[in-house]
Amino acid sequence: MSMEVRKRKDSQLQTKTNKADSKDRSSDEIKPKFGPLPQFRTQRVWARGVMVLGVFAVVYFSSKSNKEIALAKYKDVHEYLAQEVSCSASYKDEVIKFPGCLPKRCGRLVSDKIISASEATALLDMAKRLLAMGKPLGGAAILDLHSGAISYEQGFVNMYKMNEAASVFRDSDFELYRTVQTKIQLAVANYFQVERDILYLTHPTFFSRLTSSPPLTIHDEYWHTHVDKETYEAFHFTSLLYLSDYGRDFQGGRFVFVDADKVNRTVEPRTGRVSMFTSGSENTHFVERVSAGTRYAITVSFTCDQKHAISHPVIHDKRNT
Ligand SMILES: O=C(O)CCC(=O)C(=O)O
Ligand SMILES: [Fe+2]
Repeated sequence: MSMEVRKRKDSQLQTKTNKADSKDRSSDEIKPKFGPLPQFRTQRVWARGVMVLGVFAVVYFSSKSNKEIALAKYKDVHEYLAQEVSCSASYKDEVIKFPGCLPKRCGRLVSDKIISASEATALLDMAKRLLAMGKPLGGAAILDLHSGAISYEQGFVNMYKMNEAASVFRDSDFELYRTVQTKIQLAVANYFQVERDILYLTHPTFFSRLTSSPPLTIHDEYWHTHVDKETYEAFHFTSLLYLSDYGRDFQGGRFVFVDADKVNRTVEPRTGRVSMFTSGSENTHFVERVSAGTRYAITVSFTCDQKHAISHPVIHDKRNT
C-alpha cells in the first residue's frame, strides 16, 4: 500500500471513530423528557418538610377515628354479655322524673338466650310476609304493627286498610309478637333493675328491613349517629331483636356504640339476638350501611312515661279501624 493510500485510509478511520465517539457520548447524556429539571438548592429541606407533614397528617387523622372493638361477634353465642357505662347526666335528669325508672346501672346487655330459635324463625317469616305489602323506594322499609304504618313509596300507608291485609295476617302473628315483647320487657326489667309494671311499650316499635339500595327519602338514612332519647322523645330503654345473620344474610349492617373513650363497640346481628340499652347519650350509636343482602330486625322500645304507652296490637281491632 502506498503512503498516500494509507494516509487516506487512516484519516477515514479517524473520522469514523470520531463519529462513533460523539454518538456514544450523546446516548450517555440523560435528556429530561419535559425539558430541564428545576434545581432547587433547598430541595432536600422541602422533601423533609413534606415528609414530616405527611406523618403529622396520618397521626392526626388516625387519632380522630375511633378504635373498634367487637362487643358481640356473630359467631359467639352469649347468654349474658353485659357492659356497664355511666349514665349521662341528661338521662338521669330525665328518668328520675318517673318513680322507679332510674336504673341500677346504665349500659347494654346482649343475649342470645332470651328468644328461642323457633320464635326467631317464625318472626322472620312474619316480617318477610308482612313487609312484602310495602313498596319502599330506597334501602329501608319499616312496618309498625301498633299504628299500622308500612313504608310505601315516598312515605307510609296504613297496612290494616290495604285490601290484602285480611289474607296476609294470621292470629298467631299477634300472639307471637306479644310473647316475644313480653320476654324482652322482663329481661330489660331484670338487667336494669326497674319494675316491670312501669316499663310501657312505646312508639315507634317496628320491624325493619335494610338493603343496600341507595337512599331516596330521609327515612332511608338509618346510618347516622344518634341518641335514641333525642330521636324518639319517649324512649327510656331501647331493645333490638335481630332476625338475620351478619356476614351470612347480609354484609355491613353492624350496630355500633360510639363511646366516650373513643372506642366504637360493635354488635354483629345474629338471628334471635337481643341487644338492650338505656336510651340516653351514654349509648350513642349508629347502624352501618348494609352493603349486600337483607337485614331484618325488630326495635322494641320502652318508656316509663305512661302518657306515651302503646298497647299490644290485636288483629280484630286493626281490621275494623
Ligand atoms: O336496627 C338496629 O340495629 C338499630 C336501629 C336504631 O338505631 C334505631 O331504630 O334507632
Ligand atoms: Fe337508634
